[in-house]
Amino acid sequence: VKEGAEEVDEWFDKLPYVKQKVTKLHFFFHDRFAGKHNITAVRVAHGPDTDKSPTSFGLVFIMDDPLTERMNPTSKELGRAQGLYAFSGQHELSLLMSFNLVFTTGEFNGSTLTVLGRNPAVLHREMPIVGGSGVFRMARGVASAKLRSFNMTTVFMGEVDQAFIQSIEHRANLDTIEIEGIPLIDLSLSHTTDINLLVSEIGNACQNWGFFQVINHGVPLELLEKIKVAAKAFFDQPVEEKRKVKRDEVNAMGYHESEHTKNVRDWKEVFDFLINDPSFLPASPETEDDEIRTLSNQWPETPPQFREVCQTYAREVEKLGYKLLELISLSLGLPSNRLNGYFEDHTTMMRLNHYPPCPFPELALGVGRHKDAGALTIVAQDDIGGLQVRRKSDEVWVPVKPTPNALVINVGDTIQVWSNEAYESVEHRVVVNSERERFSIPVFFFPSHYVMVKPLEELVNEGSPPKYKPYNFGKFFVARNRSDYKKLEVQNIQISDFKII
Ligand SMILES: O=C(O)CCC(=O)C(=O)O
Ligand SMILES: [Fe+2]
Repeated sequence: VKEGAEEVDEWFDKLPYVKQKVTKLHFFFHDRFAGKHNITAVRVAHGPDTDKSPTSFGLVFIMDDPLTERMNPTSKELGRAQGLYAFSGQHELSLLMSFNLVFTTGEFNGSTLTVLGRNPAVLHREMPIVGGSGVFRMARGVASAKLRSFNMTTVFMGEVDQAFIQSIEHRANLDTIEIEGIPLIDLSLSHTTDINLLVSEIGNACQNWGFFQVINHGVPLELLEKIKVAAKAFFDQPVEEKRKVKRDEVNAMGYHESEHTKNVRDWKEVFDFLINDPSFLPASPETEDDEIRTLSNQWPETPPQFREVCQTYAREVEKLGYKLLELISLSLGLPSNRLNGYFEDHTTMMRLNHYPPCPFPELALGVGRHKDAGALTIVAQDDIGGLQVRRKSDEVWVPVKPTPNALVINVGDTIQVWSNEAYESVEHRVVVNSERERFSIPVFFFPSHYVMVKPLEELVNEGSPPKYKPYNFGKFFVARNRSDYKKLEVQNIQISDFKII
């Protein structure tokens, strides 16, 4: 067709004498809206409550998506789909699509078709073609779209799939709630004469919450800053670099990007290492198998200071761990060093967690609900927030408010058993958001693998009999970890399996 104002007039003059023509076009449309590279659609606007809406109501994307000849995204490009889509359903997933198909090759080069319609994001969608330009002047028609593959290849998370989707009852409520949070305890009190005051604060926090935050904890604040910088620098590297220290079922230490909690994949990537390198664990959970496996760390070559900062930080947190174990022992009415012996060959592990922004924070979790299997966990977190604790009194999910310079402490399963349930290991999880990445650094205090965990003798008597059968820590731990790597069909082992009813 000839372009230009007069040419268009001429074209109109001839219009009564030409026949309508049917053209069928077929191509593949690639919309990449998540990931770090090759993004073709960007989030440009959202409403005040979009993140809380299960249908992302109010969200707007602008796209410039390639149209290709074949399904393979690297096959010949025929044109682009340029325009926007807006999440316009309050009660169901429904997109308003408004875009131009801009053809860039062959006989249609330079011509466009305009699509304006509703996309209910089901398998088959039908949208009106409301006009066109060039060879498609006065076009009318129907765009039939069919979903062929939903593989958002996000460079940092691998493939996004159903594995991330939580069942409805476990999805996050992203409303910001102002409720009484976990206690904040000032550990500088341990230097005063009245240590009993501190001991009772710790005891109350363990009993009522299973979670608390501490300030003046003795871990140097500049080290806390350094470890956060090191974590970011490590995760900021290309995935190929991180995979050089990838963990596997034989060596469980190193980088990992597809951990599962309760058989749903977590929206996170992690780096794990042992404070005692090497450490020892049973080779298998089978009771008759007494083979012991050596676990050792894998350190990346970059970032340069990474290893040193990690190890220095871990040693400082280890000191705090012993201090807390002593305060907890005292709070149970036991000698301060009562628990220390269980940690002679401890298998304590430190983890760097990175939670990238998640395009569907209402469906996925950074870490699914779980209880920590060890004795004690000490977590450093940044200022983003996301950790939530299931409050014992009413089972409401309570956010752990990021507090400057504080560390988050929680009691794990092992202390629940030692204390014969005076202190319970509380369920917690991490919610993600679509805007900002989050980092957290837990240190999990695990006893020596050969420790038989059971209620402490001093805490049981005729009136309060032991609530758990003894179990071997290493065997329990190895059995629990099996589900980290893959989706199991059954619920994994829990301390409740050792409960005496
Ligand atoms: O990221 C956090 O704040 C806590 C993570 C956690 O609970 C865990 O890794 O066990
Ligand atoms: Fe945890």
